[in-house]
Parts: sequence; C-alpha cells; structure tokens
Amino acid sequence: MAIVLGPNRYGKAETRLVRVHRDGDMHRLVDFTVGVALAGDLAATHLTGDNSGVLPTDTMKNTVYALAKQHGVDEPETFALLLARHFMKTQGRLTSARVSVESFGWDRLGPHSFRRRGEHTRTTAVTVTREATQVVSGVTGLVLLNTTASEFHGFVKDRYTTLPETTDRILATAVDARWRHLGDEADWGRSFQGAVDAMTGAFVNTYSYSLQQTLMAMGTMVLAGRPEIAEIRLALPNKHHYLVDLSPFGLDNDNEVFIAGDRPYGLIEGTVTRDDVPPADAQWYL
Ligand SMILES: O=c1[nH]c(=O)c2[nH]c(=O)[nH]c2[nH]1
Repeated sequence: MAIVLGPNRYGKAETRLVRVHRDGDMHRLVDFTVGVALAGDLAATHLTGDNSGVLPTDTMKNTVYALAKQHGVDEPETFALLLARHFMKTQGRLTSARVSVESFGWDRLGPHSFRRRGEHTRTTAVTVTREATQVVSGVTGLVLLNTTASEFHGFVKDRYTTLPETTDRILATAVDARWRHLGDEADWGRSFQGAVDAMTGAFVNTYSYSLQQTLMAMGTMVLAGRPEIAEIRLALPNKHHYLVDLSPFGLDNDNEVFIAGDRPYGLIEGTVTRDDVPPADAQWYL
C-alpha cells in the first residue's frame, strides 16, 4: 500500500476587482470577484516542498489587477478567457487554468453614480404606548457608489496615521437608515419611496469631502422634502475601495483599478433632526 497525491489544484480565490473606465465624465463600472485555479505538474511542492514550479497565488492576484488595467474589463467571459489563456501561455507546466468570475450588477444613477442591482429591504417598527404611537420606517441594503466627486484630506495625523490624503476616490456605502414619523397616518408607500429617493439624490449630487458630510446631506434632503418625518438616523459603512499599486508592473493607475475591501470598514453614524419636534419614544434610542 502506498499513499499517493491525488488530483490537486491551487490558486487565488475571491479577488475583489472594481474597474472604473473613465470615458470623459461618463464612467463605466465593472465589479467582479475573480477566482483562479491552476493545475499541472505540482507534485514537487506537495511531496518535497520544492516550489520551483509554483507561481505564487499572490502573483495571480496581481495579474488580475494588471490585466484589468491593460485590457479593460467588459464581459466576465472575455476577462476570464484572457486570464486563463495568459496563465497557460506563460506557465508551461500547467495542464489547466480555471478562472471563475462573479459579476455584480450596478444600475446607473448618473455619469459617475451607481446603485447596486437588487432589492433593498424596507423596514418598520411601530410602538404603541398608553399615551402615544410612534411609527418608524427604514431601509437597509441600499448600496450606492460614486466613482469620483469624493475627496478626503485635512484630517488629524498622529504617529499611527498612514492614510494618504486624496482629492479623488470612490465613495460607496450601504445605506442603513430609519426615520420616525410625526404622526400615525401617512401615505406610507409614497413616504418611503420619497425618503429613499431623497437619500439617493443627496448621495449622487453631493460633492463629498467626507462620508460624514454626505450623511448630513442625505438626512437634510429627507427632512426638507418629507414634512411627515421628524428625525432620521443613518448608519453608513464606508465601503473602502483601495487603489491598486500597479507601479511594480510599470503601469499607472489613475483611479481605474481598485480592490473592493470587505472589512474592516469605517462606520459613520448620525442623527439628523428637526429642532421643533416632540421627543421620541424611548424605543427610538434602542
Ligand atoms: O469619509 C471618510 N470619513 C472618515 O472619517 C474617514 N476615515 C478614513 O480613514 N477614511 C474616511 N473617510
């Protein structure tokens, strides 16, 4: 009896690629999760630790970003074929290169503004006490992104600060908001849609120097347009998009190729309120 190595493959899973194509002021956005799995004569590394035939998975990740920059990205099949053929051409010992792509859809809101495709969730919580009724409505999972018109600089710097200042970055968030109504009668459907449209419009139209400023603009737009709403609480995750350093490959990156970060993320929270409304029920604060 012998114990032998069976079928195997290796690669980089879940490389998060966001590619912005800047055609003048009209930007196009591609959002992929890319998987690479290579197979071939890889017995040596498994059996003896000899890595002389192993292309690092880190290199595969870099290749995803470099080819995205050089060739642009359109259809997932086209990009997957480009990558797989690249690895087969450059790595002679491979017998197969498998590239998988998940493509996330974004609907256009403006020249550089997008909303992630798919439904957001409408929420409500009502509280009835002996004295009063409070209706709270909300939305979660409304994902918005601007490919430009966002800066972040002038912030505090201490000995642990490494974040570079930027005058052009992606700003993206998944809106988690709830708002309390002044009364217990309204056209709830219209009110909800109006609030969502106001937040979306404010996100799209605010030239942002911080997500905090955008939060204030979103809350203000809701209260200005919806007299039935007393107060709104927003929790906005800052869905970071990191510019990929392509300089080791002799490529520039003028805000075109990004890593979509997962965690950790900034979380910007705030309440925007009218100063003349009755106080909320205690449940509002929980
Ligand atoms: O809009 C931002 N607000 C912050 O407070 C912050 N902090 C950070 O690292 N990036 C950002 N962006």
